[in-house]
Order: sequence, then structure tokens, then C-alpha cells
Amino acid sequence: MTDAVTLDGEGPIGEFDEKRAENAVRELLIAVGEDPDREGLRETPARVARAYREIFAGLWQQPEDVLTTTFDLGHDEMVLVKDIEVFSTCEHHLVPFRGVAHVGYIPSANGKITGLSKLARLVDVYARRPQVQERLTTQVADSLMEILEPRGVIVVVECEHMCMSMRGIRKPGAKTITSAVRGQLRDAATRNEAMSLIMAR
Ligand SMILES: Nc1nc2c(ncn2[C@@H]2O[C@H](COP(=O)(O)OP(=O)(O)OP(=O)(O)O)[C@@H](O)[C@H]2O)c(=O)[nH]1
Ligand SMILES: [Zn+2]
Repeated sequence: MTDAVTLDGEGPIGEFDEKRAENAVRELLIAVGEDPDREGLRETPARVARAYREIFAGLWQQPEDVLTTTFDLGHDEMVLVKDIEVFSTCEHHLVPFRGVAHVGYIPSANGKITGLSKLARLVDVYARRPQVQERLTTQVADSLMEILEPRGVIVVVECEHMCMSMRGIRKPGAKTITSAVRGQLRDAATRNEAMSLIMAR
């Protein structure tokens, strides 16, 4: 865990205050017309506060905390991990959005690569924050570029937003697809190769 960063969407601006979260949930229950002291709800504020600690755990992590293991394998061709499960929280409505992320990169000329699981961990660092899908996508791409110094990166995220399914416009099944492409993966041929691997089922 590293220190707080205060840029918009870049990290926490204070400590996680579980008691405060608990009080806020209690207030919210009262505000919507519920009785937080009834049997079934008595433990709910504390439970929700603990759940938020987990759901927003990425606020307390930085990409360099998870992209720790790097090896020089001399492999300088594309590495792509697809269908990484994403659970995140829309910062507009504080309801979930979920789907998959595909993360690929072309290692630096000296073949500096990271463990495959680290790419999924990196997605989690940014997904476990109040988010918008576009920022999640660019943060994963930019942090990979910065830390691994690869020749290129591609990140594609496909999610369904509960704020569009269970409320508001109510269009369950609508998928939002965002991508961020950096370096050599901007070249049409390389990008097409990555996209065909991503799209292949
Ligand atoms: N670009 C982007 N928009 C998002 C994301 N998650 C939710 N939104 C949108 O954020 C917008 C917020 O719009 P507002 O008009 O302020 O809120 P609202 O009245 O609740 O909007 P509706 O959802 O249309 O009912 C909505 O259009 C959401 O669909 C995201 O990850 N990226
Ligand atoms: Zn939303």
C-alpha cells in the first residue's frame, strides 16, 4: 500500500473510515424510509461498511504494488490475457458495472515482461475504485506503459452497467466497449492482430 494521491480518480484523499461509512449507511436507510433498528437491518450498516472497504480496496493500492514481478525472458512478441473478469462501481450512481477486460502488450526490446496474473491484479487495482469505464481503461494502459516500458499496449473493456439496467434507461444487456491503445499497437496491422485474438471465441 502506498501513500494517497489526490488527482481526480487517482487515489484516496483520506483514510478509510469504517465508522463513518457505517453511520452514513444508517442515515441512508433512514432517508429512504427504512428502520435501521429492525432485526434484519441491525447489522447492515457495519456489514456494508466492511463490504465497501473491499469494493474500494483499489483506492489504497497503486499499480507498482502489483506489477512487482518482472522478468527478462527475451520474449518480445505480443502477450495478451483476455476475458479478465471485471467488477467495478460506477462513480455516478455507486452501483456495479461488470464484464471483462482484455490486456495485451508488446514487451520492450529487451523482453521485460510481468507475470500473467499481475495483469489481472492491475485491472483490479483500478476497478476497485469509484470509476467510469473510460478511466479504468486508460489507467490500466498508461500504468502498464509506465512500469513495463513495453513497445505497445492494448486494453479493451466490455461491461454492462447496472445504472443502465436496473434503473434510469433500463436497458439490460447493453454493453459498453472502451479501448486504449498505446505505442506500436496503434499500427493497423498489429492492432488488427490483437483485436482478432480478442474477438476470437
Ligand atoms: N461515460 C460514462 N458514462 C457513464 C459511466 N457510468 C455511468 N455513466 C453515465 O453517467 C451519466 C450520468 O448522467 P446524469 O444525467 O448526471 O445522471 P442520471 O440523471 O442518473 O442519468 P440517467 O442514467 O440517464 O438516468 C449517465 O448517462 C450514465 O449512463 C461510465 O463508465 N462512463
Ligand atoms: Zn452509473
